[in-house]
Amino acid sequence: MPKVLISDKMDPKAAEIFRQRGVEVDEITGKTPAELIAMVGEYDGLAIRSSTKVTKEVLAAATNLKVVGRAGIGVDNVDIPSASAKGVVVMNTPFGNSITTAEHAIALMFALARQLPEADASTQAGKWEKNRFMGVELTSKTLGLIGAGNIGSIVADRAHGLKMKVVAFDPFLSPERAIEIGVEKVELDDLLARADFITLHTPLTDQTRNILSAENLAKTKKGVRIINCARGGLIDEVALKAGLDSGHIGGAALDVFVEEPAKASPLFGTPNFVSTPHLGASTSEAQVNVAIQVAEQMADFLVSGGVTNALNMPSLSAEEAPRLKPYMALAEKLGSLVGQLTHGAIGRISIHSEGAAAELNQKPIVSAVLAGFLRTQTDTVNMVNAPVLAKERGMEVREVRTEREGDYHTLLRVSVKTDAGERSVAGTLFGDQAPRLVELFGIKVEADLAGHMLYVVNDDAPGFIGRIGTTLGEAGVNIGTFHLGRRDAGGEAVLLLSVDEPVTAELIANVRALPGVRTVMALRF
Ligand SMILES: NC(=O)c1ccc[n+]([C@@H]2O[C@H](COP(=O)([O-])OP(=O)(O)OC[C@H]3O[C@@H](n4cnc5c(N)ncnc54)[C@H](O)[C@@H]3O)[C@@H](O)[C@H]2O)c1
Ligand SMILES: O=C(O)CC[C@@H](O)C(=O)O
Repeated sequence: MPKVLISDKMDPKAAEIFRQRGVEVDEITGKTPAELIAMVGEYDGLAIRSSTKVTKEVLAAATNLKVVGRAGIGVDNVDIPSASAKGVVVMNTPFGNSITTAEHAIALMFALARQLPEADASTQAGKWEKNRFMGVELTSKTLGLIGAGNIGSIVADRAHGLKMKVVAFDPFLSPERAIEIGVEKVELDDLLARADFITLHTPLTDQTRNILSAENLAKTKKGVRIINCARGGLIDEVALKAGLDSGHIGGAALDVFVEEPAKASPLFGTPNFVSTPHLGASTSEAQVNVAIQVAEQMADFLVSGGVTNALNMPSLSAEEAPRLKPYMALAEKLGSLVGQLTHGAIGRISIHSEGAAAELNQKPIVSAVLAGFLRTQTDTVNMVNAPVLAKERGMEVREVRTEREGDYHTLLRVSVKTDAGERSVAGTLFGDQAPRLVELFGIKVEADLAGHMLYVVNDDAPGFIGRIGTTLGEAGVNIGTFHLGRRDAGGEAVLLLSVDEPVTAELIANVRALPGVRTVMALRF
């Protein structure tokens, strides 16, 4: 039974779902990095929010780990390249807390417009300072969105309801989508010059870090109010403090900080500054959503191989998984066969799907071919890291589909291009389930690729089959299956034998010594 550790505070629904789906679960929160490293080795899955840092060191200690599930959106607390290199799938729940976070941004916008936190503190202190708190209306004001993805577009929708004009800076926003969500797509400088309120909704990347730098803050309209419910690091906090102190910035509300937890900040106590402790996603609705979603996604993956919302692997629904499973087995075997039979650097690997295979999601099939191929070079490869490793090894990966059926109702062909030219192998599924090799380097052959095998290329001549049978019999090796193919009568022939024991170097030498043998190799599937 797979075992999952929930290492951050999560709605109890998550544990409930894991148990219902046959996954054992421990909920142990608040551990130090060293404590997590000491315990993580026994788990197949790690369910987290933002407190647990899944570092390279944690991943190195996580010897059984197959999946990290983030109940939320941002995965900047997970070292994704290290997870990919280790073959660990990283998933998030991209929509479960979007509405809640958008609402928090709107709430902070109101808090700034009407100085609600200060007014509340003053009133409860018995001051009744009616003249001190003069606010501004939101109606007709311009809201500048930096980032118009899931959350940004919900904020835009809510702002329209407040009769605001919305302009957006997002280099990846298409003109059609801008029209659909009712925003004017603008350049950053234009937004800075026009916005009365600015709200940030981008991830923290090399391009967005300090997007509101001292220089950019200086370009904003005097009195601008700024909200950040996305990630600390998008705003230069020192420059923000200076802008608030000088009065150029009329107000700022931060839910996120460069250093979290933010227990001290030069911004604390600054007039017109409002803060919340990374509460954007903290509503009961959002926490139930993300807990259910992360547990379902992780259980799907651990129990039935379904992949949803993975950041380092193609998606594969739990419904698709059973249909794709035999194809992935075939793809992996063909990749492995080509890998075992090909020596030297591979310039290109092509995966061609024909007939029924062409109708399927190709990404998992391609990953399985690459994993099978690369496993002959490294044993740390799997479906997650195979595309990364192939790229690192300079392999060009091509994907071709032909929906028309050929000789077989479904076929996968794997071709590799080396300095010696292009060679291919092809396989089908018998009864839509059982993988079978049907072509090997242009020779028709029909073989099951399983267990220990012996591959022989020889001259097609009478008596050869008897001689090889005797050689194996004398070595005490039992033959399981025997598959033959030949290019033409008297020409090159191929023999694929499955044997019950590992093929020894001595047996290979004995077979190689037989007359007419051109190549002999042990294969393992
Ligand atoms: N405060 C919280 O508790 C909380 C909760 C949920 C999400 N978040 C954070 O909010 C952010 C946005 O989440 P989302 O679901 O909307 O993500 P999303 O991926 O749907 O949207 C991000 C948008 O940013 C845009 N973008 C990327 N690079 C940009 C750049 N250089 N300049 C301008 N725009 C750029 C993208 O094109 C995309 O449209 C994420 O960082 C997420 O982690 C915070
Ligand atoms: O889990 C949380 O409370 C924060 C989540 C938020 O930062 C996210 O990116 O989804």
